[in-house]
Amino acid sequence: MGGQMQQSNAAAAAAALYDHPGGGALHSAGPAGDAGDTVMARWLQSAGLQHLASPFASTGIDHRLLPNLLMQGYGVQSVEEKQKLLKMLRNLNLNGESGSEPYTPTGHSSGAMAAADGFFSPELRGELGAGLLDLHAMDDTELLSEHVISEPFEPSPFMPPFGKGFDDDTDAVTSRQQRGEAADTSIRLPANEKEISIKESNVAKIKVVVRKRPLNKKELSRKEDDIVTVSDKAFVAVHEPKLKVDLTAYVEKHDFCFDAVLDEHVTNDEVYRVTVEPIIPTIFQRTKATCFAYGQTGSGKTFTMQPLPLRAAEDLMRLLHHPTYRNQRYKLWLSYFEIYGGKLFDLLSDRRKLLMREDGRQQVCIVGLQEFEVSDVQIVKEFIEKGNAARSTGSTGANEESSRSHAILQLAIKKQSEIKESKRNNDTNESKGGKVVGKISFIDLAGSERGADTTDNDRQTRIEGAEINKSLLALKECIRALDNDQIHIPFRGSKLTEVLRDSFVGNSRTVMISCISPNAGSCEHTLNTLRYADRVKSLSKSGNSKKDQVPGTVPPASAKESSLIPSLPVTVESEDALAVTQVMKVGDTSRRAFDKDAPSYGSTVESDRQPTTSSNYPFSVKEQPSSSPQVTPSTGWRMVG
Ligand SMILES: Nc1ncnc2c1ncn2[C@@H]1O[C@H](COP(=O)(O)OP(=O)(O)OP(=O)(O)O)[C@@H](O)[C@H]1O
Repeated sequence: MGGQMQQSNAAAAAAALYDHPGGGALHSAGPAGDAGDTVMARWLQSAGLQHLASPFASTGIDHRLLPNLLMQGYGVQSVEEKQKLLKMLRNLNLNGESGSEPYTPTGHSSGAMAAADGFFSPELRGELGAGLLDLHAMDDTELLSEHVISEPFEPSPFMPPFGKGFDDDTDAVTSRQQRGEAADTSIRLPANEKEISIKESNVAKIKVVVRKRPLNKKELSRKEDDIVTVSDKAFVAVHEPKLKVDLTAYVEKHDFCFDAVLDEHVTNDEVYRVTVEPIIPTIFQRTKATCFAYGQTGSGKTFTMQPLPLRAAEDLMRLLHHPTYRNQRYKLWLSYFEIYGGKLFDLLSDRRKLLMREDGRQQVCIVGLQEFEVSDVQIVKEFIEKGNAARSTGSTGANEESSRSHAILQLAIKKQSEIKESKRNNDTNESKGGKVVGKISFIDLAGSERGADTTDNDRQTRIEGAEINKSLLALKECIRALDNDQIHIPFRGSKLTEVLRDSFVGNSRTVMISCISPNAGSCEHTLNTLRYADRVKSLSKSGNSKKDQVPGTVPPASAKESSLIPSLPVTVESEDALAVTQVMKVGDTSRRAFDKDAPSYGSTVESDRQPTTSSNYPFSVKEQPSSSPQVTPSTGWRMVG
């Protein structure tokens, strides 16, 4: 068995589910086979592939061979099915090896498999290697610490049928939210703070979610086609209308896979549940979380982002009153500012211009940013409305302006100090609130196409476009640098990345919501957005692999930082100490040069990474069989069900 697990290909991993010490026939039969049928069927069903299970079940083919047979094409009808299957098999594979490697049955195989509960028996876990059945330890669940992984959308398809299933939970949460009921029970508190701190990694953890908006009235009146299809809550396909040189029309299909893809019917409540709700408890565990919306103007970034802080504040306040934290002197603080034309403005203080500066510890802080303690959801709502109003009236054209600025709303949990703050620091503003325990930032990015908006005759518009270009490029370059394990992370490439820096290092959680328009006229922007998201997603993939280090060694992200910046506040204590003296800290401690060779935004599409298929038949794409996996493995959290 050990040898088999060293090979550890995906098929073998799946097959190992049917392995049990004790030996037995390759062709399973009887009760064990039935149990295998059930679990395999449930596994396939979780991705809508239940029809693949029945032919094998009825013909009595060994379950251990099933994953391999499936990947070889038995019963699999389409590329999409193959992709789904591949993704599921990859999720079983701890070592990230190909899921299409041949499976070699071992002599230890057994038909005497226990009932479903047996999958979780200690000896079986031991046999299979840590984590094979422990989906909490798997690559694409790493974003969450254990207490959060038990959130409703996380259960594995292999979970034995005790308690409620995923679908039940989802329905319950959704219907509760639709009824406007309290969400207290959905926020699971960590059982043990220490345990969580130990498990938290210094490697950035990212979840990439795509949201498709419905066709709007204008698009409908123009009879524009909806060219975006969403399937199984994780896959999105863009059907790009194209013309050959001989003017024959055809459709090129671009397939993507993300942690979650939300279609046009998904409510804002559900967006919150999938994106932000799971990370709320981690804010109390010294986590810096960031949720940002990316996409072209009019794709739904503001529509998506605006309800999130209020819901988050609601849940944070609920946790503040939870017995675990009630007596900790924790308070919730709110600030709201904007990056517009490369300058910072306080949206809660009459658009007062703010300065970002580095202090003696090479920590970036925003001087003068007003923070407000909030203890009531209604007050939070008023602040958000005030900030939104300041944002949209800040320049001549309201919508224009919102699409040209990055708006950043932060909710911070601070531990109130017993010592008079003014004694600690001369700057009363900077000492406000106490030590930062954790925070979550909501960032409504400028319209992504604005960066390419360099042809505008208006000088101001061109400058703004260039600034947006710079910040979105810098964001991408930071991600690329982290992805490539580069020593120099160009956080200082823009104000935006300086602010976002702590989203990518340290104890962080990042959720990117890529908003896309469904109409044919937006196809190019939609593809650019999805390619950008795909790039961000790969950061998580690399990050996860960094976790497989020998215990005791410094994770690469941390090593990079600490080698360059001895004063980086990697420990809670030093971080807290710094937080006392600053209103908002974004720890860009690097002296790194921005990568000047970086290609300009809009021309940096990794088209080679982009899986495409093409057809001569508009909207009935004949899919080309692919010899290699077309979908990059799922990263971050998984959306199941
Ligand atoms: N999922 C959705 N369901 C229904 N309407 C939506 C959805 N997403 C966006 N809309 C509508 O589409 C329009 C544009 O959305 P929004 O203003 O959020 O775009 P944006 O990406 O923030 O644009 P900008 O970058 O210009 O600020 C709005 O009228 C909004 O109500």
